[in-house]
Amino acid sequence: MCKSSLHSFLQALPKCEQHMHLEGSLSPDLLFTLASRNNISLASADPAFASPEALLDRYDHFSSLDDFLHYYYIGMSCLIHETDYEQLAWDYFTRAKSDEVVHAEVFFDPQAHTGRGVKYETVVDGFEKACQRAAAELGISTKLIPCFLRHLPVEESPVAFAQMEPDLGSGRLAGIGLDSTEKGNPPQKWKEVYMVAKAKGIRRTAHAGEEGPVEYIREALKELDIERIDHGIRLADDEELMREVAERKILVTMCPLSNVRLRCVKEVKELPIRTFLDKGVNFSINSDDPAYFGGYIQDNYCAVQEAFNLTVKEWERIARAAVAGSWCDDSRKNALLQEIEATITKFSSA
Ligand SMILES: Nc1ncnc2[nH]cnc12
Ligand SMILES: [Zn+2]
Repeated sequence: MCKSSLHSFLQALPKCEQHMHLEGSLSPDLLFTLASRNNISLASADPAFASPEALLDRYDHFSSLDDFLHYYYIGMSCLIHETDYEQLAWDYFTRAKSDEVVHAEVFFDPQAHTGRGVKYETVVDGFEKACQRAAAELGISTKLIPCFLRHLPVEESPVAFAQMEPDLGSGRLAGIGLDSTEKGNPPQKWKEVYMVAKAKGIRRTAHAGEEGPVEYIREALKELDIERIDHGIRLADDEELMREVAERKILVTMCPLSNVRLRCVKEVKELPIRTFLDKGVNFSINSDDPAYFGGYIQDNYCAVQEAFNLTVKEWERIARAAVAGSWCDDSRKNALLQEIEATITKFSSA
């Protein structure tokens, strides 16, 4: 819980999440349940998979993005059936509801499943069922965003894109992303597939400037023509680029607890949140891989509040930027803004 007096306001504030990997919401408990149901033994892959407790303990000591990804990919290998994917996403949506998430745009990694022999449709059908339930039973609107894995040969991305394309065209998927090992995998390697997507009117985002340098952010903007920047913590290293991002109102989807766990920064205070507010950069606060990084979205909001002591007005700016940078339609955006304004009015007059 936040120590701050703004805690009850932050808890009640309707939230939009744009940076959460569904596979990163796989809790150790669900991981062991699925592994046992699907007769999968993970302890032979890494001794930390001995028990949920041992695994949680290991999650406290990630040394880098790649160190985390090692566990992330082994963990998700217990996902086999459509119901596994549905259960995973439903688990996340119910947890998100308790943090007042009202709109969630969630990533997933199709290649990490098809590469193990799981059918693409199994993954998307399972996630889509959970999304439909989230809308009907929890009032949470959702968008699904498949990512290309940048540790895989770029030559594999057109095959993955061909599988996604009908769903991107129909709106079942909202756009494309790029994730996994950043260092040594500059964004421009994915230029071709991103330009094909752009020509078809498909929305684009990419992880950039998480472990990688600010040049990767510049390159992702220029070569991939992305509409959002995922993480983007290195943006403050380049004043001119930061000005451009502010002017173009490009949303930076920040993930504070992730950045600390993966040692991109030593503490939340080091993140350029004050700089972004001062320079007019639009950003949102997100959980990235909440089951691995010790906190869901509300924990991330609290960590930012502890570190920067923001005002209600500044949180209003963050909440409004999150809505503006979302990929839902204008009528949903207006409804989200009204919910946010109602909460702010209630707390301002209390
Ligand atoms: N924080 C992160 N960075 C890059 N790829 C990821 N995949 C899941 N989480 C990620
Ligand atoms: Zn991420």
